[in-house]
Amino acid sequence: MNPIDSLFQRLRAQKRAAFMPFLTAGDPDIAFTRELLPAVADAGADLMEIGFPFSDPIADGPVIQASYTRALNHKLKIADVFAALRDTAARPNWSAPLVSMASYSLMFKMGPTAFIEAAQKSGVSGAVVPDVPVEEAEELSKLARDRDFKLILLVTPTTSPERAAKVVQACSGFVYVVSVVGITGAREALPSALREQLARLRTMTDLPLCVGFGVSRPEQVRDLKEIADGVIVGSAVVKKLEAAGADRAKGLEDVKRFVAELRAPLG
Ligand SMILES: O=P(O)(O)OC[C@@H](O)[C@@H](O)c1c[nH]c2ccccc12
Repeated sequence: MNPIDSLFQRLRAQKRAAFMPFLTAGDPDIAFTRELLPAVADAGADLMEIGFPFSDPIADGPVIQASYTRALNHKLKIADVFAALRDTAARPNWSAPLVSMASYSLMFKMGPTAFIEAAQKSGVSGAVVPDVPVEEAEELSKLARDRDFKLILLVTPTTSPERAAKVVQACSGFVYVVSVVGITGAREALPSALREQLARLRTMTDLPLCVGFGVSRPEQVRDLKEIADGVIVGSAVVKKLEAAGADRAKGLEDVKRFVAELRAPLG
C-alpha cells in the first residue's frame, strides 16, 4: 500500500489529523536539507511536502520565493534533490511519507513519466501539482494511478463545485484544500467559510482533506484539527530558516522547536 494511504488509515483510526510541514529542498543548500528532514520527522512531522525550487513560481508568496532563490543561488539540480530524498527515505525506521511539490512545467520539462519514476525511486510517495488545470490532469492522474503514486491537486475557495468535483476525482492520497484566496504566507485568521468549504468537499470525496495556506500558529492548528484531516504549514516554518540566516545550527533548532509546537495540539 502507498505510505500516504497507510498513514491516513492509521490516523483515521486514531482520530488524529496529520501535521505536514512544507520545506524547500536545497534551502540554503542540499547538505542542510539532508540534515533538516530527519530532524523535522523527529520533531513530529507525519508527512512532509518538499518544494522543488523553481525560478518562475506560481502561488508562492515572498517567503517561499526567497527560499527558492537561496536554493537556486547554490545551483541546485533536480538530481541532487532526488538523491537527498532517496537517502532520507532509506534511513532506518523512516516513517514520514515524502510528497514533492513541483510546478507542472518542471514535471513537463522532465516528462511526467520520468518525473514520477524518479520520484518513486527516491522514496517519494506522491506529488502536489499546484498548477495543472484539471482539464489536463486526467492523463497525469492515470499515469500516477497506474504506478500507485499519489497525485494531489488543489481546491481553492473560488473553485466552483463542478470543478471541485473534477479535481477530487483526479486526486489520490489526499486533497490539498487551499484555505484562502491568494498566495502562500502566514495569515492572522483563517476564513470562516473554510468550515463550509470542507463540509461541501466531504460530500464529494472520501479522500483525506488537508488544509494549507496561511497557517502559522498552534491555535490555528487546534481549530483546524476538528474539521480537517491534515494541516500544512509552509511559510511560517521556512521563515525560521530565513531568520536564522547563516547560523544553520540555530535554523535547525528553531525549525525543530516550531514544528513540535505546531504539532502539539494534534495530540
Ligand atoms: O506557506 P503557507 O501559507 O503555510 O502555505 C503552505 C505552502 O507554503 C506550501 O504548501 C506551498 C509552497 N508553495 C506552494 C505552491 C502552491 C501550492 C502550495 C505551496
